[in-house]
Amino acid sequence: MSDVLTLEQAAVGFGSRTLWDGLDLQVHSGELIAVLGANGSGKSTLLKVILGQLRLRSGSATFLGTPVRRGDRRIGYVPQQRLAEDGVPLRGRDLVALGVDGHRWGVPLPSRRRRQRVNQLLSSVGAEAYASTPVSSLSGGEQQRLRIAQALAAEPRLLLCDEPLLSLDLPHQRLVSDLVDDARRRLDLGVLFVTHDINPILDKVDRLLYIANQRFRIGTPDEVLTTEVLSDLYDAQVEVIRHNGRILVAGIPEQHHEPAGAR
Ligand SMILES: Nc1ncnc2c1ncn2[C@@H]1O[C@H](COP(=O)(O)OP(=O)(O)OP(=O)(O)O)[C@@H](O)[C@H]1O
Repeated sequence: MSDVLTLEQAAVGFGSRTLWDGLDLQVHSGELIAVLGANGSGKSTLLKVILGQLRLRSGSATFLGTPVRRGDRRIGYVPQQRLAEDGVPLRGRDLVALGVDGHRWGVPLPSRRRRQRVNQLLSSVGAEAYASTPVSSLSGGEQQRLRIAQALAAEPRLLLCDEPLLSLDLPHQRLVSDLVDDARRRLDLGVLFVTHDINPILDKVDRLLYIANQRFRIGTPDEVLTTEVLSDLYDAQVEVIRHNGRILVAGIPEQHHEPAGAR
């Protein structure tokens, strides 16, 4: 297994506030790592660092042997927010085509090859049926599928997903996580998957990074999602309960807003 991404002694913060420090993380090709933690613990910030949008305070972030940089098409990104507001005149296939074109704005006419590639991507996420529908009228799950197709368009080596399951119902959560899982197996992709709830992807996760209180733990779900580890991270009595193949976390302190591990 080769490393696609390496963070060494990485620290990040804003002003006098440190979000995390001393982070050592290797992401291997074909590996899916879930990123969990309280609101505001720095999960999205980690993705911004890897996307070259934010500088580390110290340490290094290396992608395929060179320092991370902005606009690297070998890193696919599925952002957190919903895709489009009403009135955005974009169809599903246009969105995927943007991923295919990348920075090559102003391509004169859609070539046959380009159209084939867009169709192939749409079909890989099962989105053919609404390829010509305005994106703004699609459901969250449908938009998320298109986002994944767009992120895979440049055949990335690393895929960053920022809460792709947010506000999706259970069947769509499963569908979207299956798509990501399928893509990483097919393309031998490394994946960082930010989520508040580990359960929809529990059977797919190789390791997880859990961030809380400016500290973190990395390991398999069995190693990290334990009463001992989370109580230590949160500096409070936190209970991890396993029931019917699901993981529930109780007792996360108030100031962390939401159950940060799994519900
Ligand atoms: N440019 C910025 N300047 C100052 N503070 C920032 C900036 N960007 C993010 N922050 C703060 O850093 C913290 C971490 O933000 P981040 O978005 O990484 O959290 P998160 O773990 O992804 O949270 P959530 O689960 O709520 O999405 C937050 O408190 C946020 O307000």
